Amino acid sequence: MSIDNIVLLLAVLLGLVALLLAVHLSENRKDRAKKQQLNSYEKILDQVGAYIYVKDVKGRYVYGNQLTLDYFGVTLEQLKGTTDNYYFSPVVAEILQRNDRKVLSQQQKMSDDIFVDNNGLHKVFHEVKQPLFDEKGKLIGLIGISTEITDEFNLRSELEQLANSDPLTDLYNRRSYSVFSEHEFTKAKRISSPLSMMIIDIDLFKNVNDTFGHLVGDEVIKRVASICDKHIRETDILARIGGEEFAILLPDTDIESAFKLAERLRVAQQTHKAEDDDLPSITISIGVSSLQNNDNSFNDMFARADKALYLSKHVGRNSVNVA
Ligand SMILES: Nc1nc2c(ncn2[C@@H]2O[C@H](COP(=O)(O)OP(=O)(O)OP(=O)(O)O)[C@@H](O)[C@H]2O)c(=O)[nH]1
Repeated sequence: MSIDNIVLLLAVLLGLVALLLAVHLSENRKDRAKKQQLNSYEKILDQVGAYIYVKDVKGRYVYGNQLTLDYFGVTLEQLKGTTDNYYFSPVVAEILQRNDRKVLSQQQKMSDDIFVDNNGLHKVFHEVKQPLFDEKGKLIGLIGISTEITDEFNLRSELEQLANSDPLTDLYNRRSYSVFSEHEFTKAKRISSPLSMMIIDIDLFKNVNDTFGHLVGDEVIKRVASICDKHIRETDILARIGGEEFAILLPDTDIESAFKLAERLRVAQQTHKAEDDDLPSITISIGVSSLQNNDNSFNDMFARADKALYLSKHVGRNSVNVA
C-alpha cells in the first residue's frame, strides 16, 4: 500500500470517526431534546385538572400525572408497576380492571362513570380509556383520563328527583306514575298477573282552602299523603297526580283486595283524630279499577277508575266505587 493510499485510508477513517462522533453527538442532543420535550409535556400534564395515567398491557401503572400521584399518595417511582388493587377497594379495583381488559381486548376507546368510596366520602369519576400502540402498531397498554364529576352527578340526581316527584308531598308525580303504570301494565299482561289501581280525591277541598287558608290546605294534602303511605305495600306506587288528587298503582292485586284497601283508606282519613295535628278533618272519595282482558293500554284502566271516582262523588262523596 503506498503512502498516498494510507493517507487516503486514514483520511477516510478519520472522516468516518468524525461522522460517527457527529451522529453520536447529535443523537445525544436529540435524546436530550426528547427528554426535555417529555419533561415539559409532563409538566403540562401535571397542570391539567384531570387524573392522567398510563398502564401497560397487564394493567400495571407506568405513568401518572401529579394529580394521580397525589390522589394515590405515592411518587412516580412508587406508582410504577403497581395495580389498582393497591389504591381501591376490591369491588372498585375489579370494575376498573374490567374496563382495562375491555379496552385492551377490543382495542377500542371506552368511557364509564365510577363510584368510589374514599374514606367514607362518595365520589364519582368519569373515566375515558384508550389503547396505546407503539410505532409498529403493537399494543403496549392504555392511557386513561379521569375527572371528578361528584358535584355534577349529585346535581343531576337532584334534578331527576325533582322532575319525578311532587315537591309538596315528596310522592311521585303524575309523570312518574304514568311511566310506572305503563311498565306494570305491560308486565301484568305478559305474565297474566292481576293489576289494580285507585284514584283518590279529597272531598270539598275548596272549602278547606276557603275556610282555613291555602297553607292549612297544603298541610292537609300532606297528611292525606302520609296516611295513604302508611297503608300500602312497598311494591305499590303512590303518586300525587293533581292538586287534591292521588293515585295508587297496585301490582299483583285483584279487584277485591284493591276495594278493601280503598275502604280502609277512606275510613282512616275520616277517623283521623283532629287532636293529632290541629288540622281540619276531611273525607275522600275513591274510584277503583283492575286490569281487564280487553284493555289495550293503561289508559283504559285509568279511565274506568276515573269513572268510578265520579260515581263516588255523585253518590254523596266519602265512598268507594269500582268500575
Ligand atoms: N292548598 C292547596 N290547594 C290546592 C292545591 N291544589 C289544588 N288545590 C285546591 O283544591 C281545590 C279543588 O277544588 P274542586 O276541584 O272544586 O273540588 P272540591 O272542592 O274538592 O270538591 P269535590 O272534588 O267535588 O269534592 C281548589 O280550591 C284548588 O285550589 C294545593 O297544592 N294546595
